[in-house]
Amino acid sequence: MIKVSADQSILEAVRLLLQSTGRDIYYFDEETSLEHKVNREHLIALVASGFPAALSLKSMEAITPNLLSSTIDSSQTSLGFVMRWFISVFESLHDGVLIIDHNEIVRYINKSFERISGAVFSETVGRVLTEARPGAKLGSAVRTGKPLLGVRRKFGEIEYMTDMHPIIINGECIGGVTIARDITEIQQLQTKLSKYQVRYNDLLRQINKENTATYRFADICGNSPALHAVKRLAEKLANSNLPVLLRGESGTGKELFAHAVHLASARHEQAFVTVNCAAIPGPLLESELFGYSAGAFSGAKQSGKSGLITLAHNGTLFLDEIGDMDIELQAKMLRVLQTGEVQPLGSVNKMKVNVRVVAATNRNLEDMIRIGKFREDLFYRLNVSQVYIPPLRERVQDISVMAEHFLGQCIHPSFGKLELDAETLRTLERYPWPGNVRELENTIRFIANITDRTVITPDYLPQVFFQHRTLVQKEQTIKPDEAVSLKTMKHAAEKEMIVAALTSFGRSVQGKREAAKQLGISLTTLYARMSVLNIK
Ligand SMILES: Nc1ncnc2c1ncn2[C@@H]1O[C@H](COP(=O)(O)OP(=O)(O)OP(=O)(O)O)[C@@H](O)[C@H]1O
Repeated sequence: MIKVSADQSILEAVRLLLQSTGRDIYYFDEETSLEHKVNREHLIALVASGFPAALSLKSMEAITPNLLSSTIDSSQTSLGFVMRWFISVFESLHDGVLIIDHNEIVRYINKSFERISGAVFSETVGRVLTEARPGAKLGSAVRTGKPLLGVRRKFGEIEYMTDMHPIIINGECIGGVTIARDITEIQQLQTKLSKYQVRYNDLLRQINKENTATYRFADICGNSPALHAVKRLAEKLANSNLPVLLRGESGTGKELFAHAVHLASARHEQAFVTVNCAAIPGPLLESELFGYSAGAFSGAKQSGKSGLITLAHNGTLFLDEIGDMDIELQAKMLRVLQTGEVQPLGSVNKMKVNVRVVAATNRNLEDMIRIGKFREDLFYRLNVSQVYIPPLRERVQDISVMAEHFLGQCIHPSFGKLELDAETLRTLERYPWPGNVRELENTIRFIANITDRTVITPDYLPQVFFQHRTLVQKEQTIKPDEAVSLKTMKHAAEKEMIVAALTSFGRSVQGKREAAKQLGISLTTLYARMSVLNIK
């Protein structure tokens, strides 16, 4: 029969402590200057085996191999030794410990308990618990024999969580132990985290708002059989997960189609991220697309940056003007399409992404492949599902529908809804529209702004229409051997218009952008025409 002593209740407290904290305890042996990880199983076995009669030297050896052999010579000294040993373990714990006996008198509190709860050792130990600490619940755990877990308490700025256990030996409850864990830091981190979560959600909302598609197939107007056929094909492709390559001259509506494909696909609720490959210089485009890890290059943000491909995860990545992408970057983009993985610049880690690519170009990619400016493998990967949007001059039936559509968007402050007369419509239908729908849209806006009547006549059309009319008239009277000079004349007229626009808006990038807008062509086309026509 083992005599139950108060010391033994502390041993039981150790067992509970070790069980509930689940932490490792290390013992530093000064003689050998070695650190030993205290084997929890041995400690528990030692306590459970009864004390001191059944003290197993073998299990103690696992804890203090050198000390044991020199210090323990009788069971009484070993009791004192083990007690001191455990008390020093308690004192080094970060968690607070309070122990009461079966009379609910506080037998022990450690330093951490003083710090966490504000209790003072000399005013607490030796007193009945509820007198020393009114409101304490450990007594009820002792009386019922049932633990009370996760009780939250506060002392000043410190928030702590307590677990209360009865100490039961041989079926008899001989006291109780409270383990108090300081959770202030966790609470503060949680508050910070919820603030970040709110900020993160705001940013995510903003990102998704900025990266949403706006045009549906229903918004693409036009009545020509050619446009209907293109819409039908694009609608079918939208339902697949295939990449889509939109081709056609500048201003034909490729971007509109990219939006519509996304919105008609299963990904319509996810991000639609647009990247204009012509507008961003090569190295910058790479970091925008792929992102970079912290400190990947000088000037990189300390926190690193996630790329647009990752931003489009589960959604659609629209690569506008893909023909202008650097050949090296094309290789990287192809790898993303093949592996579904992204490796940010400067990072060794790859991330899995699920992105559908829709690309667009007005360039002749086949020619570019021939001169080594576009990768054949990327071309074949994208071109499988090609959608070609014919130029406006090849779908004359769309002109009146679109003109009405754009005119309907311009309500004049004095004349309200405007109309085009038959002659004006005919003139629009005869014009070749080098800037396609964009040019038509701008023309209608121009007319709506300068008109001083409800029904618009051809006199309100921009100058370019008269130049065109003169050219056509000349063309009709021209003899075959004069054809060469006709081309020269066309070029001269075009050059004159471009120079005039550049003179009005200036030759800065912004000026060129404005000039391109006025001419109804994209900035890329403007640059291309300037180069062909030798405009400096
Ligand atoms: N079928 C259409 N219905 C209504 N608006 C259209 C249609 N096609 C084009 N547009 C309008 O014409 C303008 C040019 O279209 P978009 O930007 O989609 O052309 P794009 O082919 O992508 O040009 P670029 O190659 O220069 O980027 C836009 O303002 C667009 O809204």
